[in-house]
Amino acid sequence: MADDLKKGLEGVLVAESSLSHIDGDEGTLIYRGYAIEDLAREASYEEVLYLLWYGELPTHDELDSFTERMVAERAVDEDVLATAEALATADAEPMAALRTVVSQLSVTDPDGETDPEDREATLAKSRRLTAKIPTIIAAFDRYRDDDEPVEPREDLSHAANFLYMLNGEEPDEIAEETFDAALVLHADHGLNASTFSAMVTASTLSDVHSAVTSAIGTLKGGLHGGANQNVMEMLKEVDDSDKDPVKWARDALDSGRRVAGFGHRVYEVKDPRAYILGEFSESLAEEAGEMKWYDYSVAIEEFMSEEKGIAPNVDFYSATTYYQMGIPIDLFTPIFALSRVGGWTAHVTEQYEDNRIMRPRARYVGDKNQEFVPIDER
Ligand SMILES: CC(=O)SCCNC(=O)CCNC(=O)[C@H](O)C(C)(C)COP(=O)(O)OP(=O)(O)OC[C@H]1O[C@@H](n2cnc3c(N)ncnc32)[C@H](O)[C@@H]1OP(=O)(O)O
Ligand SMILES: O=C([O-])CC(=O)C(=O)O
Repeated sequence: MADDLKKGLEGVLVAESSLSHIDGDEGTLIYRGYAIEDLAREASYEEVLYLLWYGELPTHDELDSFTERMVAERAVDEDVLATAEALATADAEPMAALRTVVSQLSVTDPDGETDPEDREATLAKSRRLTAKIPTIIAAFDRYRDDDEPVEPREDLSHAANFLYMLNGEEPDEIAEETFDAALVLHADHGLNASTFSAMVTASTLSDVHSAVTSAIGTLKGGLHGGANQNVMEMLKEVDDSDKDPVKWARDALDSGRRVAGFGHRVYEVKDPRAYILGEFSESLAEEAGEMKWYDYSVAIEEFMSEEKGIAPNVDFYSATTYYQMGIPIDLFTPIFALSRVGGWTAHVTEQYEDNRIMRPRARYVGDKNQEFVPIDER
């Protein structure tokens, strides 16, 4: 067995997938062959879910019946809402709350424990989870503001319904379109850490809810999905300092800090999603007549590119996009999960179809041949 160490599993191939492909040198991303730019501009999040789960873009009729089934799953039970309320009252961190409530959903899933080889049951669970996660996030946020949750509506898109449940009012067209495109952009991304985590869990033939719970826990970290929250907190820190953004970023690097929203394991160039989210961030800034956050971001991007040759990833401009839409900063990562659950469950479905347990090795560098000393003699 080869003994070369691949720290962070860099470059290690562990599966075949038809879901998404990243060309890290060219800076391109496709879902099942379709360019992310086309999908973000032309397709709804619901169409992208269908594409990921069923392999093809839906026709009108297919999309209608798929949407009908998704919409019917939006509501959550009273006991689920009670947990969300208890977690909000306990001031739980939103990703911890989401992870907990998603785990709880397994208890009331109408399919119960299913056979991983039952593709229909896997997809039904995926649909339910994806439909309910927006309801959970919005309810949690409202409870912590001492507001009652807003019930989901059946006549709104996935994107618009979430913003409606969060704010208690329908979003305008720009907000809906921007948010829908952001969901499309975040839906899948090869074997990123959280997707891999879901696949590891599924590879033991554990269930879909367990896989998604693992993935949420993995997405939460600052080196992965948690970076979008860190980006906005960093921009606020820049604003609160008396430094210009470039000086701030230079000092941050000099003190050994990483700049959130930059760098990527696969992309050698700017993440294609960051171009699109950057455009959203700029137009929202222009619409609001307040360019500050966008301007700080551009200044830091230019500095990081010249100084370190490191480009923005998806989290860099999603931060100011969501912030300018009035979304609370600590919901940025739950919103990433709200979209990525589509990709997680698509990869879990693939994993079940061609499964082998994931089990790498560590090179042992500890002691050997220690002589055991009974506790009383230590
Ligand atoms: C949705 C997502 O998950 S996108 C990523 C979100 N995460 C972030 O934005 C956090 C900041 N970025 C990072 O920490 C990293 O770039 C990661 C985690 C994304 C990728 O990590 P890795 O592929 O392991 O790259 P690694 O950590 O080895 O970095 C390579 C070099 O670039 C530097 N570097 C990478 N990212 C950054 C950054 N954001 N700020 C400053 N320097 C950085 C590292 O210091 C390292 O330099 P060195 O070789 O001189 O030590
Ligand atoms: O692919 C990765 O490692 C991280 C990422 O950009 C994503 O999950 O969207």
